[in-house]
Amino acid sequence: MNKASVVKTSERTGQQVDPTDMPVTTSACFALVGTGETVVASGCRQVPIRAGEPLAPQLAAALADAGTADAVLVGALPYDRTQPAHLMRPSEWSRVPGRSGAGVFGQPSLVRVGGEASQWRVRPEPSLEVYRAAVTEALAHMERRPDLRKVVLSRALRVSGDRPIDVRALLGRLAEDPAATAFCVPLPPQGGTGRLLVGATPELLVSRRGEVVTSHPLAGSARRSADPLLDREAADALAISDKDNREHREVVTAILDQLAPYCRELGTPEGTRLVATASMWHLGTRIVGRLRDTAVSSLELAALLHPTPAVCGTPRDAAAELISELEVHDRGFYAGAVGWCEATGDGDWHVALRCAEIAGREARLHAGAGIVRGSDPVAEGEETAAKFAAMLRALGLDEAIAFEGTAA
Ligand SMILES: C=C(O[C@H]1C=CC=C(C(=O)O)[C@@H]1O)C(=O)O
Repeated sequence: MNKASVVKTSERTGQQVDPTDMPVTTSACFALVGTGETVVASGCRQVPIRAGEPLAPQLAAALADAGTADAVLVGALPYDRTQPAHLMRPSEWSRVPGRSGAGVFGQPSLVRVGGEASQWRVRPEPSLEVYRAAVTEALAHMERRPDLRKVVLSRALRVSGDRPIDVRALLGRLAEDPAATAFCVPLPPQGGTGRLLVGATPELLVSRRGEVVTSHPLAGSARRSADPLLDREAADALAISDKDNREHREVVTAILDQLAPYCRELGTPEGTRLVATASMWHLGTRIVGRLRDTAVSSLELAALLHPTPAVCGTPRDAAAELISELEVHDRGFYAGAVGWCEATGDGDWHVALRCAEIAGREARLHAGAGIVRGSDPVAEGEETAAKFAAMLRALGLDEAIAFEGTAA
């Protein structure tokens, strides 16, 4: 195996890099186009990870096996923590400051690059009506079980075009939103078909640089408007919404509680703020800590925190059980995490949101919404529809289709 080529941000000047100067790989298989840096990896080989067994020794073995101090693992954690992580060791990777979309991304090895589809078939899974009924059911469960404070329910849209989806173009368009981290991660093939998880997430699960650990949970949402006045109104209403603030606090509290034993300092220096993507407003709180022991890697921290109440609920096990009862589709890697982890343990893991699993002409999009007491099933259905907008627009589809309630 070739020695990995690594360009570390911290060793650079920190200035933005002209995309044309960036190391272009011809068969990129993994890309994260982040708010401050771009990570591209190629020549990815799957690393076997056994679910249900401690992650730390498995990671250490995988990284040691690479035979170089520069080794890195890239990949994805599925939503279901009983399923194995999908990790890969690339033969080459680069991490450079700045943001570049399709420019750094060579032809993905797993997916044929097609043109733009002119005809799409769209199938909601489930229909909006069935989703609303599931929200009503979740609220009824919460009445019966006072300890169940939050559950995140999702739905999917299956879209198929008349030609293979052009993943490079898709990633380029997703990377146009500076508030999101666009990503493309190869998934284990299913039935001989290559699959990719492609999306643009605004939510950082965890990042580690030396002893500094950061998380930026989001929860509580409002759809953005093209009208500046309505947009401001939506943001102001979100900022003071009791329901959304309760929904948000569940996530922040859970992450603080889980990180606390690992940190000698931990806090939320900026408090809760509004975060804007191109299509959504969210409540967000940056959490920053200093680790007691840097032996714990970014990937172990990600596996510890995942799934947070931004994608599952509180208490975690009860929420997960209700999700498996009420959701008809398999979340797969949606609501999991995507990222990278170096041999030093440094790395970034993002919550896999606003994404689609892509296989040839087919894309399966997912979106969810946090349900707490006081949630309105109709509003929560609309929130999921609004969250589909980023992917639908990037695919060239009319985002209005996500609001249609008819069953396929
Ligand atoms: C579960 C999703 O979003 C999460 C992240 C931000 C806001 C959320 C909310 O307001 O419900 C969700 O917790 C999704 O986009 O599918």
